Amino acid sequence: MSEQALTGADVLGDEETTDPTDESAPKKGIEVPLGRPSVVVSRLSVHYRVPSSERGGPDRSSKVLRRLGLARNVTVRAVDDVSFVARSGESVGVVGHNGSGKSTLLRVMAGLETPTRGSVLATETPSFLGVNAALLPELSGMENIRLGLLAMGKTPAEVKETIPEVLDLAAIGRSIHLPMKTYSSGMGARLRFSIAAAARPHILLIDEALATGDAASKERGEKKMAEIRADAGTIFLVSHAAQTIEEMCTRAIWLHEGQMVADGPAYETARAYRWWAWNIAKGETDKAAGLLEDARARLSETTPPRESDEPKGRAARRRARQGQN
Ligand SMILES: Nc1ncnc2c1ncn2[C@@H]1O[C@H](COP(=O)(O)OP(=O)(O)OP(=O)(O)O)[C@@H](O)[C@H]1O
Repeated sequence: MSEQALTGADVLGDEETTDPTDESAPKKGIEVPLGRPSVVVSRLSVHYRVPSSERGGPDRSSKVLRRLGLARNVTVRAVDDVSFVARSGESVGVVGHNGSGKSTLLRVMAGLETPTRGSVLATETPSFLGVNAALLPELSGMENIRLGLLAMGKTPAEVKETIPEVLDLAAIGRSIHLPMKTYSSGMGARLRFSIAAAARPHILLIDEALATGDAASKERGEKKMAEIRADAGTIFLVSHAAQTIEEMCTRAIWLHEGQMVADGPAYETARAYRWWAWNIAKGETDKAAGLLEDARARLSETTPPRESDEPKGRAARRRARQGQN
């Protein structure tokens, strides 16, 4: 049965198309000295094989559909040969359009998913704060704080001690006693971030949680992130909103169709990504393709050549095959 290789979907989020011509001075973020490597991602790939029978629609086993070529398996390259080293003191933003592999990368780093190839080495198990972090909508915010802190390994005495810090950071007033299902998405995101940050992880992975916050909560969030970094921590923040990454991170990685196309200072990388997204949104696909190539070229200039772990002939053939797909 033939296989078809797919990459991520070409759908853009709203915030990534904010005007990239705004030339206001880059925000530097809170400076924290960099320490030793805390996360080493090496040649990481996550490929999903989706059998035709799982893609919905009519009975895919039908001989007629097979003859029409509609019963093919699909391989989705969610993350494709991604390598980088992150150090303590860094906050690394991950940008990219919908389906570019951002969440998959974080899930693998958190140990929630097994890679197809490659490895992630970390000084300790990263703490993952996803959009749907396991808080219970029927319980009040306060009950969820207790639950969340216990789930993150705090003792009951430490939970009691930490609650004021979470309340202070979340700043949702008396609503803290209402069920979480009554919260706006921004309030829920703030509470999740506050719980995770107060647990003082050394490696914190945040998936979109801060994108919905208002300016004041972003400011508090940035300060808390700096505290974690200063305490020898490393933070990864996934967001479509390149502006959030510019404001809250020191470094950024741009993923496109599972591959890393840029890795550098947050301002430069997020700005390059916004230009690309802006051109895609305006239908300027040739210009966007050129910007993507420029970003790739800059990355290969700054990345030292890697020792291939495969014989040269096989590696070259594999690259050629990938180029054809
Ligand atoms: N369990 C799965 N099975 C098959 N394909 C998957 C699975 N999980 C993710 N994918 C695919 O992998 C690709 C990367 O998905 P991922 O969620 O990592 O992207 P993303 O950049 O986080 O997207 P978004 O910005 O929309 O959240 C997408 O094409 C997605 O459809």
